[in-house]
Amino acid sequence: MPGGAEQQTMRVYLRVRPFSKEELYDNEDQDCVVIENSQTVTLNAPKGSATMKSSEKGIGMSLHKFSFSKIFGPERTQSELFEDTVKSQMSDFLDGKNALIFSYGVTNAGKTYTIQGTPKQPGILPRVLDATFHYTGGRQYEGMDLKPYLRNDAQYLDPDQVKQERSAKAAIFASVKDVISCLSMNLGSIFSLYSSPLVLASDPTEAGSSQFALWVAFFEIYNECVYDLLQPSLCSKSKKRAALRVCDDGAGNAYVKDLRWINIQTLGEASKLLQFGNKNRSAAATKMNQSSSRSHSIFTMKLLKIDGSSVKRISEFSLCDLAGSERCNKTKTFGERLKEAGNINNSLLILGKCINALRNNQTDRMKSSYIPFRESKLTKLFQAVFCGKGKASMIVNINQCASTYDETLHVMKFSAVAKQVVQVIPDKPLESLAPCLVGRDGKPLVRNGVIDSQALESCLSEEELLDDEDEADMSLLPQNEIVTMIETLRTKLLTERRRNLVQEMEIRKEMGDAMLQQLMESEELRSRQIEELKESYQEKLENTFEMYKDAFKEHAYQSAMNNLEDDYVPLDEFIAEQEKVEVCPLIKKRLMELNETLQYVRDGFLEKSADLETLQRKADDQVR
Ligand SMILES: Nc1ncnc2c1ncn2[C@@H]1O[C@H](COP(=O)(O)OP(=O)(O)OP(=O)(O)O)[C@@H](O)[C@H]1O
Repeated sequence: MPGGAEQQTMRVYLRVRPFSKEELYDNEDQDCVVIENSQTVTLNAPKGSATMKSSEKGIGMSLHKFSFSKIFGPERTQSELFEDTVKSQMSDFLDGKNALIFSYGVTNAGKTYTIQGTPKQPGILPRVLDATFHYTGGRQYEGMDLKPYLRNDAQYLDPDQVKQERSAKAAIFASVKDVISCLSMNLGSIFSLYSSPLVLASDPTEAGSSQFALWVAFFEIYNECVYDLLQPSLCSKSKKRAALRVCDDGAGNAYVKDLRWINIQTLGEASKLLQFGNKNRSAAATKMNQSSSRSHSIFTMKLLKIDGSSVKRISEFSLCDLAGSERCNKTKTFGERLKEAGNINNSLLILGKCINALRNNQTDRMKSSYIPFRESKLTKLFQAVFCGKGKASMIVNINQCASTYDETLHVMKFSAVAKQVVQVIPDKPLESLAPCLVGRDGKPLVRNGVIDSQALESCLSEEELLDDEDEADMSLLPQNEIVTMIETLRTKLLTERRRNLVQEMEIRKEMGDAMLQQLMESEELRSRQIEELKESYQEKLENTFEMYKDAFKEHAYQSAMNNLEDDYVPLDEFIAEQEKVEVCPLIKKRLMELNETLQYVRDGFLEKSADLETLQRKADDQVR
């Protein structure tokens, strides 16, 4: 661990939302979610769920236990959630560190309620804004001429640019009023009911004479495309909204190019921006026949600490309301919906893969597996935070409904992995992690954390940008340098490809020869072994045959000798026996005669007995 670095596992909180009346009416309450204590929850599979069916077949269990950093049951309020989850990240943000919170769960689980809340029950986002204004109160930088630039930098705006900023902001606010009046919605300010000020770890007096500027951006990622939710043109029905590029600032930090950053100075302004962004989001969703919950929405705040006219530090706080995490088979998967479901699942899958890889790399330091941050816009944008440039925490939202049990279990399993990720936050000030940009003359474009506008002038215009998606922002380099660079890279690529091809062929040939040699050697060895075996069996067979032959001979001789002894008769006995055999026919004849006589006598006796019995019966009849 580098000296002074802070290490902690990622905080993962669980929020269980209450049942709605309809859900209770539909018998959704089947005790599927049982909160054991403030950190443990048990999930019991209801009858008919896929989990229960599998467990009945002996695959898996019907009961699962999960632990979280903290569990918030249905009765816990928005303010309790904020106090126990976000406050520490909130003070980090005010102290110049980065923070990320994302809400995860299936559709209708309470993600938006947690992040944004309702006018009566403001969520985390309005509370973070409220706390920020409470902290910066009276020390707001009014100039609006210092604006966030790239991922970690700021730039000076000239008076014309400041004018443009002001009119863009005014246009947004004007259209919010219109939206509200045209929809006759009495939204009011979501902050008006939230009056209790926050007590923070950071001491506002510590900031001394510094001033603060808060800039916010609101965008969504839908079907792997980034859309600005603060673009006024979105309200127009005819215009197709433009997708923004995710670029690299040259120091490995991803940022959304051309994203609108609006400077806000009051809670009321923040409220209007949020309303405007939400309106844009649902308008775009309606136009595309999509539900807004099919996109990830991200609200980012950048706090610039300004001393005099230079930016001392910039911190970032992002709140990400992820799209519903349900899997393909549950969504209506045809055409656009299939693409949509695939993209949502893909970015959530990549998020899961990143979290898994981070966890694996941390548990087994010998093994350093690839973390696929760059495979989705979402993970690309938050890679820096996951890699230590800030703290990330996750709020898992679930409902308790029996009908969505299997999806809820899936969400819980995902969060169990996230909980094991260790974040190492370096003690180094964030400024030192910022990219060092240089102009055409080789001089740095950023001085004291602020972009030098004169040096910037000498750089290329927007038209000269390369249009490749997701590449480094080439506008930061002069054109001739880009052309030379491309040529050099092309030549290098060709040479490299040829070299690789030759190398591959050589390796293939070498491997083929080695395999053939090995095959031939093993074939030869095998035939030799077979030959040896044959010989040894032949010998054994012959020996055994000889052994049996000897034994058989011995046995035959012994038997002959025994028979000879048993059958021996002296000569005079033999002659006497011969004579006996000769008188034998006479005796046989005599015996047959005797037998015939005996049969005759027996028949006569049986006849007489029958007569006697008849006479006896007659005599008996006469007596009666
Ligand atoms: N903790 C809570 N207390 C009271 N009501 C809640 C709570 N959480 C959510 N709800 C209500 O439940 C419903 C669904 O919540 P929400 O819209 O926030 O879900 P979601 O997960 O954001 O859904 P989607 O992914 O579709 O946007 C809303 O009517 C919301 O007001």
